[in-house]
Amino acid sequence: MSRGHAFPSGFIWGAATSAYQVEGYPLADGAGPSIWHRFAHTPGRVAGGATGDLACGHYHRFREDVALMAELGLSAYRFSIAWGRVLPDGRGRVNRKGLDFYLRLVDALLEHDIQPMVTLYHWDLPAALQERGGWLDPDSAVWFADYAQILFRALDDRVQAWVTINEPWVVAVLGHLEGVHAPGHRDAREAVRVMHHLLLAHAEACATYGALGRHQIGIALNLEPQHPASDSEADRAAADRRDAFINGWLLDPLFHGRYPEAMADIFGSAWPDFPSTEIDRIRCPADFLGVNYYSRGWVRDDPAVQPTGAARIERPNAPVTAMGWEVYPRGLTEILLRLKTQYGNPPVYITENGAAFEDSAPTAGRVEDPRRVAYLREHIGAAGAAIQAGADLRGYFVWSLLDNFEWAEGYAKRFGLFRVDPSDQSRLPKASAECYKDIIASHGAGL
Ligand SMILES: N#[N+]C[C@@H]1[C@@H](O)[C@H](O)[C@@H](O)[C@@H]2O[C@H]12
Repeated sequence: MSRGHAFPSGFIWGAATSAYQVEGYPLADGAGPSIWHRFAHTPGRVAGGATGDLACGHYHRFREDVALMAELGLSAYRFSIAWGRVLPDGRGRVNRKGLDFYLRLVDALLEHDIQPMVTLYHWDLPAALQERGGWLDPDSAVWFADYAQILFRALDDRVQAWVTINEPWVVAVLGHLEGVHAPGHRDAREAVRVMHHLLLAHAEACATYGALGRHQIGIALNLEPQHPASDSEADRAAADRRDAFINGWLLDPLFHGRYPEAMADIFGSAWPDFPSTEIDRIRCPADFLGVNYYSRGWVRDDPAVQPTGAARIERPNAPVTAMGWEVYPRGLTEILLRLKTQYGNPPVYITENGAAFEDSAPTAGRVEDPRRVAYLREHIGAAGAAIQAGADLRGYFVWSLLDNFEWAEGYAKRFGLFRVDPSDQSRLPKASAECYKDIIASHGAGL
């Protein structure tokens, strides 16, 4: 890992959140329910029966949180817009109060010289659209483009970076194949069509933005290197299958205008013959790629694991986070350089990077989180190494600003730079917040 490099001038230092995970009050001011509101209120779906009903109370506390961001010295804040706040039925009537919340949030950020990066979709599809078929409906791309256009027109004078969809892979696989995320479906035929429609939705939003936008638009992908657990041909082949399943399934259509051939082998008869005209449309001229990086896969051949026949296993004695993910900063450098060598070296933002650990109890008004401090320093250093090797990396966003609703894990997994006390939603700085503030102030020098 490189030492002593500084990040290029203009490099963006940010933090990220998403609407359902931090805002709370999901039905306030005329908002319509999302699939995550419905899913979290379904018994047995979320650990401890937790919901986003209160979350971090960001909907009412956003000015307090913007002040925390300013104290850190953030130059940008990535957040998502809850589709159902703006369009309670997912289409048609605009809920002015819902839109006004985001206008106020953006203006508060700009008052503190913090650039908003807005994610249009971070998993909280309006329930009314799910009732029409959700992302399985071919019209979903049009629904999304129409929603996006409303936001572009309302905010593009103040928002200079847009992310269409956050982690389509999670939506398709966890939501429609494994059923552990909303809407809780378990159907391979559905999952592959949902992924295709999500990519079409991204392309339609890019096209819409190209016609009226003045800044930049991209997509945020969870990317993860896959390494074989042994030198055996079986494990190497398994790692290749899991690489196609997690990385190539998205990168290849977006950048090369084709799906990996391995997808038909992985999904068999569930994999349709998608129209080439649609795949051509998916290869869209987005301005940047968002990379959400957390870990790598350590992969062993295992026919019992569907649909890839490849098991992600724990590497013996490897350091892991509270999510069970290996701490592997070199994987970030590897992913960024792979984008350089295999996908045309696109402008990239690390739109999420961070870790959950079993934080200690607060003492003297602060939480000591040495493992998160080490994680951030190592991964930002790994990002710097990629820049030195020629990656076109433009910015870095920590996941997350606040401890928040960690989807099916509820509030048990804490990723925040600030601890949020569930009893009163008070914010308390962690040592990692101080560490990140220093990294920003020194522009990453010395990592
Ligand atoms: N798990 N985990 C943490 C984090 C999740 O909280 C975000 O919402 C997702 O975009 C991505 O999965 C990463």
